[in-house]
Amino acid sequence: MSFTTATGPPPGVLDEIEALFSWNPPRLILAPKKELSTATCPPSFYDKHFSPDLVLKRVERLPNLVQDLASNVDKALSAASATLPPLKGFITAEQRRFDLRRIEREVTDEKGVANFYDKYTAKYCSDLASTLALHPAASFSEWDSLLIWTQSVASSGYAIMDGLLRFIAESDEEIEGPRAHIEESMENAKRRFFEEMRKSKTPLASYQIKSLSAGSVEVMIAVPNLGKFYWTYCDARKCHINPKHEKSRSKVKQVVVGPDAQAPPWTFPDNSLKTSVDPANRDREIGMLPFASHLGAPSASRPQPVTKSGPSTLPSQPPPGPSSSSEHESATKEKGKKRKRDDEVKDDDEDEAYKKDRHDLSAQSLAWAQAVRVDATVVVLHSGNYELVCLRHRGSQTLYVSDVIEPPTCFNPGYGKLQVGVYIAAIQDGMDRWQQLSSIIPHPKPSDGGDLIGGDKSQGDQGHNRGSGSGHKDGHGRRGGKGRGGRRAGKSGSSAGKKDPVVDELAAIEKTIHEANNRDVVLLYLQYDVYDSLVPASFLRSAPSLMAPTRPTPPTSPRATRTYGLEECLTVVLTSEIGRGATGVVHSGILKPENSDGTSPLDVVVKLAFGYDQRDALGSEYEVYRRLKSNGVSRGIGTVLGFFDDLEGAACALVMRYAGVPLDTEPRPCFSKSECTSALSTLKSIHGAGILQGDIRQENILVDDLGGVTIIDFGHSRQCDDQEAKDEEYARLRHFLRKSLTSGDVSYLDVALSQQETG
Ligand SMILES: Nc1ncnc2c1ncn2[C@@H]1O[C@H](COP(=O)(O)OP(=O)(O)OP(=O)(O)O)[C@@H](O)[C@H]1O
Repeated sequence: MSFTTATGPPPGVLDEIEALFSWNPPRLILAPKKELSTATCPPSFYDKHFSPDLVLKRVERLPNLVQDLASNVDKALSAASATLPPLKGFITAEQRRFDLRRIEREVTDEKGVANFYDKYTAKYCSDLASTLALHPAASFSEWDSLLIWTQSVASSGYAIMDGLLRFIAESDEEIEGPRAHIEESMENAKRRFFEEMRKSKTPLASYQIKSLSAGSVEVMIAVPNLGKFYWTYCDARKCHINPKHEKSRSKVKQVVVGPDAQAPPWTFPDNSLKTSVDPANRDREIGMLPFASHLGAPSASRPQPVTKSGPSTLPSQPPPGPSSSSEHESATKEKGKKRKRDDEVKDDDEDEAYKKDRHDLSAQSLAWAQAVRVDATVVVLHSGNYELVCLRHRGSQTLYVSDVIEPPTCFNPGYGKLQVGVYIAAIQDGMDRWQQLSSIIPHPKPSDGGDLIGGDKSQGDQGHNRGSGSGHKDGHGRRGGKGRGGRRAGKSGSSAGKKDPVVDELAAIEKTIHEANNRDVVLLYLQYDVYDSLVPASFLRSAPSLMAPTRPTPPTSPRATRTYGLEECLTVVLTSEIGRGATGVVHSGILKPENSDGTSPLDVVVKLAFGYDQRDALGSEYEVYRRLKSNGVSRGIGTVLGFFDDLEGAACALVMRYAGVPLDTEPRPCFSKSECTSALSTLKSIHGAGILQGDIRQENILVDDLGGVTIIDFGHSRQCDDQEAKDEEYARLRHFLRKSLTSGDVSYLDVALSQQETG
């Protein structure tokens, strides 16, 4: 039954909402202690191994943020006011007054501050925010919240997060209970968003809580004015070879940069910061989207500082300089109470780095690291009597920070309204980005990527940054090898001529490889983790094809003006990242020539190079493949399908056929003794072509499903006449191959090799 009347919300509801809007918590008092702690957390081991794509580069004031959040609440309220529930379940002003009598205002540390926020602010504000943002039509129901503010934070072992806002976990009771009715009242898209986010427990906003002493007004005022931010990287002497550090770096590698909201409930100073694609312009932008933006690379444009001050906040002041910043410095010093977040923090090398660091307060306080890890946009820095609301802008790696808010005294908006605004905005931002990630590519559709394109995105990575998680890959992001791309057919013993599906598949693969070598445009889509390309990045062949060397390469200038038909295009859908090396980022994916009968999807690997050095190195690697090809070496080395340049000039790509997993994969891949001798003769023929591979390691020896061995990675190769160096390289390869053979096979190999040498 609905309590809603045609003329407006049930009696008293709007008055109670107004009262909550102007609610302010009492001022907290610092409990007298022998020694006041101004300590704050140093950058954690994890933070110091961030890749340059993830680190914070700027901190900017955003004085209009508080007002934007408040007017967003007004909008949500006016849209929902006709269907609001009756007062039942609403925490009224009367109840809050009652609570006030029992409130303990004296707090000792940040735990006390966090408890206070949880017990009062979060409890009072979440029902209203949840109703306005998610289920405004649940008019038959009582007031309830699908949001929870919790201090139970999964990623505390890395970046320190003291609290987070997320959706409430599913419970058995709710199946028939009032929450089920609430869910039924939700719009479809909101319900799907809610269900996916609650399943993954993805945080909507993250909180950094400071004690009253560490988060004093001087410290808080300094934060929005930090400006250019110098991230603290690990400077331990042996970082690059220390396995502990490597472990941390590999964790960071798994974090990927998602999209920013396209229509956020706040205004940034410069709209050009938006890196997302406007769906209305999608067709126009096909083929012209800078590839870097797919990967969340920083936008070239920089935000303009805004100087206007909000009415209910403290004015900001210039940041204290390094030597005069007594508050900042004292807060950054570790005074005995060093927080050991995980075993790694004990590393001696780090202590030195902590002492040198000047930004540890801000790096931690601004909670950029935790926002990066959990993919939150809204980050709240709260120290009881002061607060900063911060927004993470991924595209420009900027943190926008409100002016300092004083919870006990702020007005227009009052603290209640501001917090409702923060929660609503966090939900809207989450929804916007979720929609971007789950949107289906309308045109042109990537060719048959099978379930990789249309798969259930809700099953994505739930550990950290939200992702679509589609594709078949093992724990290393490598493709599982079950027949796709002709590995099953490739080594089949079936006789030609018969109508045999295996032979058909083999023929289709040969045709795909042939077509791939004769097409000039790669339409590259990203379909993994948080990536779900709306439009492809276009790459143009920029060096002669290996298998069709006499075909002219497309003109280099003016590249973008030439129109290419689909019959000239290859679609490549990247489905996982395999690894990063000196020459670039290696992805696995699926290639399909557009408009082509008789071809089949082919498993490929795409090595993407970004900076000048990487691109140069990748170009040289391709030249080595060309030289090998022209010397008749093609068996046993990577099958290269082409070298392409991004139209925007931001990246280049080496596209190769997928060749299996490295030799050092556990369990060790199996291959036969004859594959072993053939790999060794491949290396001999490489040497015969005057080239030293230069980097024979287990990682560069790949074994496919059927035991085929392929040598890859000619990024370190060079022309070489030095027979000793070649012999040494040959011995290395033989050593690694022998390690994978049984003892019987090893003796066979030795005999076979000595026969080869003598014969
Ligand atoms: N054709 C391929 N098929 C399957 N996996 C591949 C292929 N090419 C590369 N890889 C995977 O990508 C990893 C890195 O590739 P590669 O060694 O060519 O990159 P790199 O940038 O030169 O690395 P490094 O700097 O370590 O030499 C390989 O160890 C392998 O796991």
